[in-house]
Amino acid sequence: MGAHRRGAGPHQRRPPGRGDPLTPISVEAYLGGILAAVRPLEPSERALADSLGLVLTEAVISSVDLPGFDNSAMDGYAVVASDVAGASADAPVRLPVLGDVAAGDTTAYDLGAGSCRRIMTGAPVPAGADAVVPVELTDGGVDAVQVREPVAAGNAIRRAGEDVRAGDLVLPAGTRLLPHHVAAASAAGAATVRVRPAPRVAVITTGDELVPVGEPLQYGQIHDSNGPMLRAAVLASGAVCAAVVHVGDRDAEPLADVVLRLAEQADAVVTSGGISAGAYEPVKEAFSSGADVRFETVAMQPGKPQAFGLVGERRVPLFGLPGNPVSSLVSFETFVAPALRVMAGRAGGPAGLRATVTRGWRSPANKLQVARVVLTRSGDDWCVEPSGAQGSHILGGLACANAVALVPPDVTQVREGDWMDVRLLPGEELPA
Ligand SMILES: Nc1nc2c(c(=O)[nH]1)N[C@H]1C(S)=C(S)[C@@H](COP(=O)(O)OP(=O)(O)OC[C@H]3O[C@@H](n4cnc5c(N)ncnc54)[C@H](O)[C@@H]3O)O[C@H]1N2
Ligand code: MOO
Repeated sequence: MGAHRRGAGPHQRRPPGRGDPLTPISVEAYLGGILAAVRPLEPSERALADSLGLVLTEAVISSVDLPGFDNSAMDGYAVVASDVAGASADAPVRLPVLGDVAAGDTTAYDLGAGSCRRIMTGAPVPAGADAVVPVELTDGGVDAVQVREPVAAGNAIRRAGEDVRAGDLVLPAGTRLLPHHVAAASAAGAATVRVRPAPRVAVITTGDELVPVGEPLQYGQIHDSNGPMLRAAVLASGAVCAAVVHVGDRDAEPLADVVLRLAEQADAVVTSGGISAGAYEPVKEAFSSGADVRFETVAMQPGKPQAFGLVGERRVPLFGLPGNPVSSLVSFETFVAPALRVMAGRAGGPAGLRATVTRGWRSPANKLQVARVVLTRSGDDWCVEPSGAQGSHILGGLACANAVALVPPDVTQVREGDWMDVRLLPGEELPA
């Protein structure tokens, strides 16, 4: 990195028991520590319309019957079924039409034998009527109608309460609100729901070589791609991006102060870069001397250096991700996204699948390799091959990938024909 200001001096080795950063920790153990430290966010009442993707902490109970009244399932004529029992094409039954009942008509009509009303789908069935004759079985008359076929009592009537009764459970606590849940909750009269909020995540990039995209580069400089990438990853995970800031060594506000300031507003802070073994490692310099943040070597490739802790008065999780772009994204998906799910009260995780390797690759010993791959469909099977070079800086290859393959630590050579556990990259869809 091109930093110019030194931190507080050489980094001290961490005391035993707080994690020796030189001894790799497994992905499972490191993630386990994070998940044990984070807590679901406090729920609040909010408009159902603004709650897509959020998790209910209270069940939705219907305040109404569904349907709320007997109503017609078809456009046709509300009749007394016995009136049309003898109807046929050769001998249609003629009934006078007393008028229309449209959906939304709030008049409570009565119907006696020997008459009918034209009725529309969703309109309340007049008291006394016990069936609806679809318009297709009639001549469609307005003042009088010829019915050409009989219908059974109850035909094309949706009964009050046949779906849901007032007081029934519509959605249990724990439901993550998706469009179909929103439909049921709306119909049941739930204008507001009690949900856990989406975590608000602040992103901080570090490194004096970084220039915002859109600005010209000088020799030695690169565009800040982790800031936009991590913001996108936050959004793709269903969380809210509270801020994306870059902190350089020449900035007036020291990194630790920026982290603590953002930790007052955000539910999590994610930093990129500055945690490894170099002379200028701003995140390490800001936090390694305290007890709040642990710096670890994780047995994962990419994503070896990691930092995590709870910071500020609100004890907000701080994720120190490595700066290499591929490492940063893989680290986000492996450690940050699961933690955000816990904070949002979500129980599940991304769908994984198994795929056959069509072209092999090498994998480092004793590390979980999160290999970037191209996932394709082959008949009923899934196939993967590497998306290109696997270096942690290879953004072109990352952009060609749509998935990652998880190569276990004991595998050093992935061979054609092997089965691999595969996870789609955030936001990717299964290929056609
Ligand atoms: N002597 C050692 N050197 C390194 C080790 C090691 O164990 N010993 N680990 C390597 C590994 S693995 C990784 S990963 C990186 C992690 O380093 P940092 O997290 O401290 O990240 P930086 O040094 O700040 O940057 C690394 C790399 O990524 C580029 N970068 C940083 N931020 C951004 C950004 N926002 N957008 C795009 N690119 C970014 C930066 O320019 C560097 O090239 O350390 C290795 N070194
Ligand atoms: O861990 Mo680094 O992420 O291998 O590049």
